Amino acid sequence: MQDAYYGTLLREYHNIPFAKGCCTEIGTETVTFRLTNRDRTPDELSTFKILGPGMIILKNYLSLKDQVDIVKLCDKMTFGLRGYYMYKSDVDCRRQMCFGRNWAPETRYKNRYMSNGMEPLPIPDELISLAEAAIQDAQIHLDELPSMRPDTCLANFYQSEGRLGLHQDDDESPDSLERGLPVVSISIGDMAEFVYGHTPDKKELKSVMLKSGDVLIFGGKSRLIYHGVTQIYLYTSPEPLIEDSGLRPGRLSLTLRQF
Ligand SMILES: O=C(O)CCC(=O)C(=O)O
Ligand SMILES: [Fe+2]
Repeated sequence: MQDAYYGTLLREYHNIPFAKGCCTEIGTETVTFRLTNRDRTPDELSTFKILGPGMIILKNYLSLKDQVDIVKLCDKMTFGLRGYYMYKSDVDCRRQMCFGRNWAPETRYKNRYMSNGMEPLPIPDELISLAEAAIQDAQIHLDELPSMRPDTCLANFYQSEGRLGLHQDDDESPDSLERGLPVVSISIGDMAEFVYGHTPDKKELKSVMLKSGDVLIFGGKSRLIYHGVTQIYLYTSPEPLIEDSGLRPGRLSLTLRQF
């Protein structure tokens, strides 16, 4: 059993440290939200940029309402032993929470949380449909991008010093990796620099800024790209997001995959 620290992302609790092994029960109330990205007003139109074969960024894909709803939805899951946690050994200042399957650096995919043996909650349906809709929209521009239905979602919360070292996402099943089933990464909150490349050679890495509401997808020939998060730009969250969601300073990313 390893110590883990649990806590909420909401600012009203900012002064309350993430508690060690806090065991408040998860509320039964659920937050439901309807995706609004289909009926945007013209000035909120999403744009896209192809970053490589099977790799695309959908800029401003999520409406403000969707971003607020996702923060609240995730935070509902926070008051309990399945909430955001940080291993004592974590030097990257990240907190994480999983839906569907648990993934941790020490255990890779496991059905249960290593710290307390609990099973992760299922991925909320809204997040599954959001990932599927984003892939469908990306496929209009990238014909080599396969479809996927996520069964695992890793939520990472990066604080000011939050980082994620260069790595490949290669713990999914051989079938999923061989088929190049895409990873869908949703960014909410402060802006981040995301680096990526087809080799781990630091000189060859490219970088892209991930802003609140952006969705990054990498599948097909880019499924095994090396990638990482080098910097969080604190206090760059859209002001209305902070006001409406109460998100504390930092960046929430949700990464959805099919095992
Ligand atoms: O935070 C991100 O955008 C990347 C997350 C990531 O690479 C991962 O969870 O494997
Ligand atoms: Fe990754």
